Amino acid sequence: MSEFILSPGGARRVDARLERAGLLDLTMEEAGRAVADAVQASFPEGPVVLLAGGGANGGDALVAARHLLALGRVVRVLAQPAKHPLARLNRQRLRAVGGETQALNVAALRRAAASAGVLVDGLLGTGFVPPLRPAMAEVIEAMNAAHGAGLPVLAIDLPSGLDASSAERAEGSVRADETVTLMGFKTAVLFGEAATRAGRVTLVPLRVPPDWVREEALATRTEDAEVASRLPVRTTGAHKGTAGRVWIVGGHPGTVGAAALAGLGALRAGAGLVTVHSLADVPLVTPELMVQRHADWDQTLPQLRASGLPDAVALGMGLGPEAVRVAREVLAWGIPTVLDADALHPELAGHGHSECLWTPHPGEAARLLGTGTAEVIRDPLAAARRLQELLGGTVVLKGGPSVVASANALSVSRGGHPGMASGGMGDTLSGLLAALLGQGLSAADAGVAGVRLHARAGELAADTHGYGLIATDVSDQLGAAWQALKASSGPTRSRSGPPGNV
Ligand SMILES: NC(=O)C1=CN([C@@H]2O[C@H](COP(=O)(O)OP(=O)(O)OC[C@H]3O[C@@H](n4cnc5c(N)ncnc54)[C@H](OP(=O)(O)O)[C@@H]3O)[C@@H](O)[C@H]2O)[C@@H](O)CC1
Ligand SMILES: Nc1ncnc2c1ncn2[C@@H]1O[C@H](COP(=O)(O)OP(=O)(O)O)[C@@H](O)[C@H]1O
Repeated sequence: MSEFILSPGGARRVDARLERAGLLDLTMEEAGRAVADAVQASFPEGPVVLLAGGGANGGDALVAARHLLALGRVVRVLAQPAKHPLARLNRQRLRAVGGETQALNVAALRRAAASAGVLVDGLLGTGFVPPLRPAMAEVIEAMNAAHGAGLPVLAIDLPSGLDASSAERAEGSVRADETVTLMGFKTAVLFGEAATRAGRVTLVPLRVPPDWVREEALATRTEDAEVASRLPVRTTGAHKGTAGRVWIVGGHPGTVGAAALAGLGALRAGAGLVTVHSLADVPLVTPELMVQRHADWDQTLPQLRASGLPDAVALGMGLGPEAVRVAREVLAWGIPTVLDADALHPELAGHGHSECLWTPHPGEAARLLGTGTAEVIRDPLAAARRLQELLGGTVVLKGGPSVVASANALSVSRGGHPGMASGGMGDTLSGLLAALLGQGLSAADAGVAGVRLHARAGELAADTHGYGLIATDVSDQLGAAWQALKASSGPTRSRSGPPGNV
């Protein structure tokens, strides 16, 4: 089953449907119980101080308080006046089992925090409309001071003060060690600086009709078992000619390593025959890689075409100033093509085809869209969708996590590791994507499967190398990552946080 990413508006519409069906109360009960279980599992010691806002996020906290009492925990609830009917109802229910609520203010919070084992943030969820009002900002400042002094914080749905739909860090938002996000991930807990406020993120999907959530989802996160089902399968009679012939077109004096890394990535992702075509002297990183140095592209490209085209090509990695001209020509060949680095240029919009895979990082995405990098980073889902509309085919907007946009689907990758923030990682990805195209995958499937394969290999390599990870370590782990994905069955973990990614 896939996991979903919801916008605040989408979450509200699912809420409204649940309410019409008379189910919202049961859903809040499930959410609050899951929060209580998470508190019990992660922070089993000391009194639990729950901060409840007036909306449904506060309602979740009040339900959690009741369950924590039932688990035998000492519970203190500091609450704002309940506005949401289910917040009022759950306040009564808490009282009915002996739970007390106190008015929320900074002084009460400081007193409660002094003897607490954990703070639970149920102040603001998807209903938060920035900017923070001053009274709430003071409460959050006091929470963050307690957190800074060593008190752990668990946030319900998302840390209060984050705009659910933005990856931008909101100064003045809650700093959490753990976030229990409900029904679907929110952009803020997955991406960018905002996600650093969320700590380890656990998704509680909630038992609601999956179609209701799917219909509202901005994007999906594919399970490893589904990714594995998209990977190519060979017959015993496979030979190098059937396992995909891949060309890497790249390298320029000073950036020749990029093409070599892509070649290695393609080999390690199973391509049968890989040739690097370059105007520069590309280092022979492994003898299995074929390297052809050419004098100029004008004569070479027609000759290459006449010699018989490969199954797939990756171009642009370190290719230099001639990249756009070369890319135009190669795109006219009409074969599955990965376009990376120097080949990611707005002039190429309209020259692609359905089996193109474009792989910009946020800086390249901004150049393609004619916007700023900050805008891309703020909303990677929207940026990936716009890029796909501009370029066609499939777009991989790289990052931790990456977003894959094709004509009919938007998906967010899982996993990866911050150690992957090192030069050459994207070149490895380009080669591996070309290898998957060369083995017959569509650009859309290669995007989803390749990005996960790359991330999984990064996780495995990080076990040994941590932040010292380099691109060749990732190539070396592609085989093991492939095996691990193939071996995966059933749902994968949704827990996340340092040192790896969600
Ligand atoms: N289907 C689902 O996804 C499910 C969702 N569920 C839960 O519902 C949550 C959404 O609940 P929601 O819609 O009631 O809004 P919520 O986040 O509590 O915020 C409203 C409160 O915030 C306040 N407030 C707003 N802006 C403010 C500001 N700038 N500065 C200060 N205050 C501000 C606003 O104050 P008011 O404007 O009313 O004075 C009001 O009190 C969601 O995150 C999840 O936890 C679960 O129960 C299970 C099913
Ligand atoms: N923090 C991170 N978590 C997960 N993956 C990451 C992280 N940082 C970088 N990556 C991955 O590493 C690759 C970097 O690509 P890119 O910036 O194009 O590198 P280069 O141009 O040096 O080859 C992308 O696939 C990206 O998803």
